[in-house]
Amino acid sequence: MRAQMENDLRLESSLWVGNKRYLAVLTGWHLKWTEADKKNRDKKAVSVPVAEVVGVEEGRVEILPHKSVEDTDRDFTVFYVKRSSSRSSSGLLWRLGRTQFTCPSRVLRDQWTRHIRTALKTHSPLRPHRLMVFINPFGGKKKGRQIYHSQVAPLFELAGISSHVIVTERANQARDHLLKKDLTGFDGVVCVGGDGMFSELLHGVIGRTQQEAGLCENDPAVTLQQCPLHIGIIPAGSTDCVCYATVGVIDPVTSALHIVIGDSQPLDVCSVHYGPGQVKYSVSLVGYGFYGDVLAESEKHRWMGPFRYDYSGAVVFLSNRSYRGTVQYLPADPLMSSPRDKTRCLSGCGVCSKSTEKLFTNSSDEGSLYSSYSGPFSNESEDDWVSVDGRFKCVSLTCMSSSCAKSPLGLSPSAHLADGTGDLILVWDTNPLGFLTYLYRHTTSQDQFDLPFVEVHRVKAVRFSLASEGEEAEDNGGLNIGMDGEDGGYNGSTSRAGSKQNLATRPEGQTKTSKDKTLNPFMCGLCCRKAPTASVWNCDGEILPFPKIFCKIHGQLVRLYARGIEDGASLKDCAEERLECNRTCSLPR
Ligand SMILES: Nc1ncnc2c1ncn2[C@@H]1O[C@H](COP(=O)(O)OP(=O)(O)OP(=O)(O)O)[C@@H](O)[C@H]1O
Repeated sequence: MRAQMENDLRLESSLWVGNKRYLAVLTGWHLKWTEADKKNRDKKAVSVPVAEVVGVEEGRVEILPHKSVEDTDRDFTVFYVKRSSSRSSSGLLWRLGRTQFTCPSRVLRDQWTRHIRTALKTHSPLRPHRLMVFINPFGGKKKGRQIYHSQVAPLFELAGISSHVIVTERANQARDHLLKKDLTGFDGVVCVGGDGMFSELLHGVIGRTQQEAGLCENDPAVTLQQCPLHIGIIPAGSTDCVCYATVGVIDPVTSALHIVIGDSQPLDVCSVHYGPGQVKYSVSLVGYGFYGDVLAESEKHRWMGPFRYDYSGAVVFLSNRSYRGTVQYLPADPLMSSPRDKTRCLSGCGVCSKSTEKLFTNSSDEGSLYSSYSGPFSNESEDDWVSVDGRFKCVSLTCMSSSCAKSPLGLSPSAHLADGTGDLILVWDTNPLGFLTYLYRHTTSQDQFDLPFVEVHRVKAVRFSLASEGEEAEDNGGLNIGMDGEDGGYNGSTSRAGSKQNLATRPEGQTKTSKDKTLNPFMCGLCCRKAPTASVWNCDGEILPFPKIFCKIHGQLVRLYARGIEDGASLKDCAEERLECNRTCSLPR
């Protein structure tokens, strides 16, 4: 069948590019052109996978920065994805490559354009035809509208995508629209904004899918239905963490090209159940303690713009708070991967594809991604849970590396986008210098988990509850002003208690009982107020004021128009435009 299609689409002829003659071949999967001059044949060869051809136009056409068309009889212009490295980030920038071909006759020109269009339809079936685009005019530097109209819309038009654009007038408009309005005929939804806008789309798309499937998303025992609508992100926010962690660069043109060619990246989502039967979804951070406090503090200083996060970070750091609570988690299969295995989830990641295989081949098996965990109220035995009691600077759960421009490797550098697990990071109470070291390591390539007061676990679910009032009071009574300690300030009297697994593996001397509690009053006196006993949860930038939560990871619940971070090391071949550059050009789809 594949060979038949190849034959049907195959086209080969001599074409001119500028004043040079080329031998051009379309094989269904690739469009290649090689300089006809024998001497240069190997040097001057370009191979573009059909999956990465953006469009073809009759005549001499230019799209970006401005559209211009010269309607000539024997010319056609091919637009395709071209890569270049980015100095500021880990991924590759995608640009619109463009080559103008001249044919010996109009008939041959029409044959070429027809064949290329047919190849696109046949070999790139996931390309969107109709998109709903939500622009937040107030996100980031307030340039959402300009970014969309000048950099994105021309690419959508070139690719024949019709888009229904909504410029939002209030928060949650995009989410409500997705939950209530008719979405028939749309292949995907796109946000032009930051992580907050992405979160609106995430909630809208997941909620709508569950509504239509008749499922109650507030019930933690329910296995949620995967969402058919793809989500695209055009970064125009302040941090754009989800875009950075899934594409590797913050660049509207790169993201638009991923959308145009219909890239598809599955993404795990964490449902956070809190309060009386409520649910929120997170992909990048569910954080208690430091990250919750920073968010709560930053909300008071919105007028500062993006700088509010740096300011609030400093204020919260100086207040040196920690919170007592109980964390329970359900460990993921340690044979699949580990948060400390120093791997990176790159495009075509083996761990994620193994999980996909598992998901689709034996979803009814006991050990499979979904069935192995179905909630706290069903098959899962309480014995499978690990329980940890103690005083924490922060408790964080993430479904991805959560890398961003400020932290290029992210909160958990080896986390995977689509393996059905999350990484739980516990930072125990420690002295300020120790905690500063932990925070600082996020901005470098040093291992932030290689600190005695930090532990990380790959998990499928997490529960958290506050310490009882009695325990908290006991804490406050046992105030201990120790600042010195091992490893750059780790205070050996930090409290840890109760983890059946962790206690087993922790070296002697670090295991503490609930009597060894510490409160570090460093700078607490700044405000001379009693330290609060509870923090709030930061759920992808939204405050959840309920300390008691239950989180469950849903493997591959949504799909993004992305393909994961491409390895910059493979760029060289492509930049040289050699025929053998298939490795980069034809990444698995
Ligand atoms: N028209 C609007 N007016 C006010 N708020 C809006 C509007 N449209 C969207 N919002 C809300 O603004 C919040 C922030 O938007 P967005 O995420 O786009 O930018 P950001 O906060 O600057 O970026 P980041 O989230 O990456 O830090 C979102 O939570 C969204 O709900």
